[in-house]
Amino acid sequence: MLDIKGVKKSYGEFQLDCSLNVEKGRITGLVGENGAGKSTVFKAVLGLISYDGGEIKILGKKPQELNEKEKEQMGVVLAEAGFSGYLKGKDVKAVLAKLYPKFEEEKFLQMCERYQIPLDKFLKEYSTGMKAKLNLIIALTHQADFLMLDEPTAGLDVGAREGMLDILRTYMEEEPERSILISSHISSDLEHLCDDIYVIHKGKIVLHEEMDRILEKYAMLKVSEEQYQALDKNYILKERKENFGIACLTNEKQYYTENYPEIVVESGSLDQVILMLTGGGM
Ligand SMILES: Nc1ncnc2c1ncn2[C@@H]1O[C@H](COP(=O)(O)OP(=O)(O)OP(=O)(O)O)[C@@H](O)[C@H]1O
Repeated sequence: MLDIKGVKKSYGEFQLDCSLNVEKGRITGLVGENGAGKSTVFKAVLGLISYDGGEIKILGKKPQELNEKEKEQMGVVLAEAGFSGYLKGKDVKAVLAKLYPKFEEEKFLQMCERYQIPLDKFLKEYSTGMKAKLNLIIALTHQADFLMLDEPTAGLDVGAREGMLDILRTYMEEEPERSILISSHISSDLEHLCDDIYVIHKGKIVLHEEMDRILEKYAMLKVSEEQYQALDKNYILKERKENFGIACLTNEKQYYTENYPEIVVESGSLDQVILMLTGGGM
């Protein structure tokens, strides 16, 4: 669906170098701290910024070679984009109907009602949550089969975030061929949604893994200095000094539970994995 190979972009000190793949039928998450480079990746894919090297292919073509019909297959939510605040919800509907030949007016109205989007209010009077939901509804109501969502849950409270993740799960269940690329700096949003995870840190992809594999195979080993010396470090990805001794991140939990029954092994959450990979090590 989307293939990004070694795409490079420099902004002074910041240097992006990103390879990433979104497969059909899967939800791919891009997670990283503020300023890690998530929006830069989205902007490069959408042709909103130039890049210094590498290659991007959408549906096997360079973005500039996509025809109108192919572009319509994409639904986009960008962190900084949106309609003018002086439009009302119902004006947005009219614009979308003109913009997208496949605009699904009935579905748009149903979703606005279900998610309490006031069509008679000016967008500048919408809450952050309302704006975020409207942006997602827009992306979902023109029969797109590939969604690119940059921080769609930004500024939402926990309830609203859950609601939005539910909308995305339903979207995927409706058609097996659909795909989503979604970014967030909140790993718990992606942990329960994505099939594939990419972690970006200071412009570089520091981890690509299937979400199930992270939950099944990644773990934190909590060892004393002595245990650490005796430990087989072949499957240790990163170590960090702690009060109790040393915390070690592994991607082969079973190997250590079987071979070192005396060691404390804590199942890894995505948050822990990210913290270990992007925080200071030993
Ligand atoms: N137009 C620009 N000019 C200069 N620097 C920029 C520009 N756009 C982005 N940057 C820098 O590039 C880096 C990555 O920014 P980017 O917006 O991609 O991060 P992000 O991961 O999306 O962060 P956030 O979660 O805060 O949205 C940052 O250091 C940012 O300051």
